[in-house]
Amino acid sequence: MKQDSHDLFSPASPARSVPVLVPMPAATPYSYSLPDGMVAPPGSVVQVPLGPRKVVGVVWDGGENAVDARKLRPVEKIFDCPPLDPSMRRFIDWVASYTLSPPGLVARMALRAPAAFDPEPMVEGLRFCGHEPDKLTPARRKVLEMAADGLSWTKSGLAHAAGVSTSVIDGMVKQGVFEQVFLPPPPLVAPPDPDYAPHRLAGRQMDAAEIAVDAVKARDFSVALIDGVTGSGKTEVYFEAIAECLRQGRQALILLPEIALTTAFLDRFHERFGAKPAEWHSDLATRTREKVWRQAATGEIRVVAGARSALFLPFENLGLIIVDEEHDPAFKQEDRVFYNARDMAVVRGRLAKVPVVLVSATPSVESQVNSQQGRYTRIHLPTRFADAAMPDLHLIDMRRHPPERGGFLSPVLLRAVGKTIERQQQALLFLNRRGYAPLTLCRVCGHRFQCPQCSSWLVEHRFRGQIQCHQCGYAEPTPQACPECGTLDHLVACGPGVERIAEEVERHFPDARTLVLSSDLGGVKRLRLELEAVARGEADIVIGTQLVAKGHNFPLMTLVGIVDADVGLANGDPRAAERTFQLLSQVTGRAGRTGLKSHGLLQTYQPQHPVMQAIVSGDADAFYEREIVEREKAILPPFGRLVSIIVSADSRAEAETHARQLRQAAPQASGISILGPAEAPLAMIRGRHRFRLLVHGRRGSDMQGFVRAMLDNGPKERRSIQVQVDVDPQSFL
Ligand SMILES: Nc1ncnc2c1ncn2[C@@H]1O[C@H](COP(=O)(O)OP(=O)(O)OP(=O)(O)O)[C@@H](O)[C@H]1O
Ligand SMILES: [Zn+2]
Repeated sequence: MKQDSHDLFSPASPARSVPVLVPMPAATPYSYSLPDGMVAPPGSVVQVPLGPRKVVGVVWDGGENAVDARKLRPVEKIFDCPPLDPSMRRFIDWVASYTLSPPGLVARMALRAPAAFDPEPMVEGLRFCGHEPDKLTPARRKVLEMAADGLSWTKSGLAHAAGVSTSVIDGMVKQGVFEQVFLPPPPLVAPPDPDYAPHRLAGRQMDAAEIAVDAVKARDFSVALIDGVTGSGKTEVYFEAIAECLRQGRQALILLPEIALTTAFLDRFHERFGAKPAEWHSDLATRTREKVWRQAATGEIRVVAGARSALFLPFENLGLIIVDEEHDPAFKQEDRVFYNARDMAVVRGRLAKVPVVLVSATPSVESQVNSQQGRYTRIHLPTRFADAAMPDLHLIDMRRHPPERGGFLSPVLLRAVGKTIERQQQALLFLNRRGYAPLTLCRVCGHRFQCPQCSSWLVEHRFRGQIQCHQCGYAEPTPQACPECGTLDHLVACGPGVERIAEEVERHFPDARTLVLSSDLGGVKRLRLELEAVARGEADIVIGTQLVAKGHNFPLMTLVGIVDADVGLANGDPRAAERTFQLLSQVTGRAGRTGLKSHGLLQTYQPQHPVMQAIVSGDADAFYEREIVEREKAILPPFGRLVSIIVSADSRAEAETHARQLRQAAPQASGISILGPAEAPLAMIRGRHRFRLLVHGRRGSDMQGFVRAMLDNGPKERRSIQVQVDVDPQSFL
């Protein structure tokens, strides 16, 4: 039978069956029978029984009537919502097969809006029925003037338009002036207008925008990489591509890391297009999420700005995907389905035949190579808008300019902070460590506080009076005495976190307004307000973790100090140099965006390190070149491929045995080898012991086939064993 046939209904035929993908870790769809008269083409969102529960699933392709329907439980209901289109279904299959995840779990990501499948209820409205009220007060007259055209209004909408209170309208309703009608619910956001307030693009920006706009005009799959320094106007350029997409009447998706914190981005979009985009992230209220899902599916929402999971929204008519800050590690999901939204965005674009635009001031090595090899079109913006200078960057050699005892800030950095605030400008001190101190130990016996369930130290959070595990969230009040030797008041904090830096700053600058920005010090609402306050200049010295690095515009910020530029270099991650380079470039890129002269100072014990040299010389190209050569030599991504397999269990022995047996089950394949099993660097998380296998292959190797065979031939996952497969891993812990 043809796959997309709508001709399933035929009363004479015997009972029919359909495959339904249910939101479960099952390898294939389950079969259900279709009650007489029910029509459920592939893509239909349905309710089916599953054990004792009712679940939402999607009718899948192929295999209609493949199973004797008489033995099957029936589909209970078809929801009145647009079906998932064929390209979305192929996308789900593709992601499942690439990430080696059950398709049902991928489908679940596309269906994560429980009540969105039924249409939104109609809202009550009023329509003038030609019947004038007895007494025509001035207020009533204003209402009649508005309503005389016979159109339908909501009560509050009419009151607002007529400039009267709703009680005036209530009175008129009682006299039978209006008849009751039902209206479709209003859209969540107004439609953006592509020509609302376009900016005049400058020189290079114009050429760049033309390439991006042409890609949209082609109405076909392509990938472009906008590679431009911080503040060069990359956002302005892709706004033009979005405008073109809107003119075509199609929908655009913008993926952003940390969208929840980027209100400034939403405002900027609003100024350009006269309306906000719909937001999509995990901090949305359930009702709002459901509306976004539904209105993306019906096409009412034209632009979604969202976190990585927005990639699984069922757009009605997608015309463009933007991935801003494409290098950002936050695009990688490391939970259940391990996927990189940047890479999967390219896949979705290919399947849906729409252009994809990747954007970054510090593109990933993967995307750099793809653009060098001509697979992606490179759109280059080498200078800041309006000739604003890039910050002047210098290293502080901490061996020559050490901080005073017990401190972490070099006198050189402190002097620069002092001068900055004297000029009434802002300084940002960046340290990617939450809390007060990353390690606490007993000065008498040397006891170190470790999480009882993880192999990680407990981090002191002085503000909350707790020591916390950053792996599992375990927390206890900061103890007074050492649990090992019992000595009182001899615990020492080792190393700095942002809270400790704030303490040091307050000691040196007691009159300055100091603000700590860290994700553990408040929810999204509070952080949004604080970021806005910083942008308005309401803080002199900001001490922040990486959440300040991303995309914010702080007009008065002219000094960025990196407290510990070496942090990220020491962790055995093949991307350590790249990551450090990206993060430090992003953070220092916060300085001087409005043309004020600005500085970046990086505290380091390794001033000769290639990453440090690349940053101060401003020669990003040389850095990438070198990094690409090294990757190629070591056959690391994108020149080789990696799959990480983590085997965890309640006991160390169980985990290790299972991992060894898995390795023995591996097929022979030329060009693919396995490292390990070895205890993972984080040997225990939440009481589970972890062993890691790393599968390494040359580019073009069938990694998925290899790993699938290994898992199929390997031991069953019994008892507490869990096997986690991470294709293209970002984390090596
Ligand atoms: N053509 C233009 N007309 C008016 N303002 C512009 C123009 N181009 C850029 N700007 C302004 O310059 C600033 C930097 O631009 P934008 O944020 O687009 O750069 P970006 O490259 O996306 O920066 P980042 O990588 O740091 O996020 C913004 O305040 C923006 O409004
Ligand atoms: Zn823990």
